[in-house]
Amino acid sequence: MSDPVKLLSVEGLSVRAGELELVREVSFAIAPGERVGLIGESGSGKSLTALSLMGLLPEGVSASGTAVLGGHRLLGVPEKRLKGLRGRTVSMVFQEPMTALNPLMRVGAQVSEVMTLHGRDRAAARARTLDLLDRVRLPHPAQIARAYPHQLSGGQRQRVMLAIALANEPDLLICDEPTTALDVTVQKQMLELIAEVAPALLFITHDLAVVASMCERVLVMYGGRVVESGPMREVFTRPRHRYTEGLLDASRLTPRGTRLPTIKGSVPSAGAFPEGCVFRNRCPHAGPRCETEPALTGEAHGYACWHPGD
Ligand SMILES: Nc1ncnc2c1ncn2[C@@H]1O[C@H](COP(=O)(O)OP(=O)(O)OP(=O)(O)O)[C@@H](O)[C@H]1O
Repeated sequence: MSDPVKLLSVEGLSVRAGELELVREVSFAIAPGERVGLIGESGSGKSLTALSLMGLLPEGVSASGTAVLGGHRLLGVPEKRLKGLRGRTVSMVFQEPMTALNPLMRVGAQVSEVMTLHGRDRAAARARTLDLLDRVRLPHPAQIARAYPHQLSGGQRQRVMLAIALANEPDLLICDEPTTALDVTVQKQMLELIAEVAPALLFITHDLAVVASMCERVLVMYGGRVVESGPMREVFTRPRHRYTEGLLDASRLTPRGTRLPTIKGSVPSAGAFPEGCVFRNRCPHAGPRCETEPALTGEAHGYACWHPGD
């Protein structure tokens, strides 16, 4: 029986390539609807952790431990069973959409295909494709559906990937640096969209400001292990591990109490924002009721401020 308060439960996940242990005894859980950030420097094991859950580890790399998502075991199960779960129970959006999309197939057909593969009939899949393209805010969905991937911009392609990931209504969305290849404005729109549509989220990134703006909880990986985890605000304001402290020092996040930079061109509107909250104009809660507490702010993403009761 799965624990009703845990959507995903990972225990003792280790990943090996031969003798080499790349991910060591990683344990964490995600509750339904929860957004969890997975951060850590390059090579710390974030992607391998995610790929283990998808059953997509590269050749010669294997995972052990347990991972249960909505009552379904994800590790050590036959590929055929995993195929049934992938997309339907858990979906992933990768950094580079061009490698994930088929360059020779129209976008609409690629979105439809993931649904017909999971048993939906063609006509229903085609109709839902247009709804999905609309849901990820692609303009003129019918036109986009007829396009080939190279005819779309990077941001549009990543939205198509998100539509594909959502097509079979998964319980959990995993994103691995989904906006790294996009320019800053497009990045911000994409992040807002992901936060809005993800049923529950495991979000991998190097960017602490992104985690601060999107996630309720954070896991910090270092050398293949989770060295620290907890509510995002707690980890970012009172890090317990030296590595997390280092990450915070090196990041664009500014600890509470220090002088905050102001952004040129910002249009602060709500007087209720406290002094120094540089993102008041962009905060999703902006308005007279906002009681933003700028414990940390992230320069690029605009709304890394906390609201009592959030
Ligand atoms: N197929 C493989 N065979 C052997 N080692 C691998 C393989 N894939 C990844 N690794 C190693 O495993 C470690 C963890 O890799 P992983 O891709 O999970 O890191 P990451 O934290 O996601 O890094 P990045 O942020 O750069 O994507 C790295 O040292 C990497 O070199």
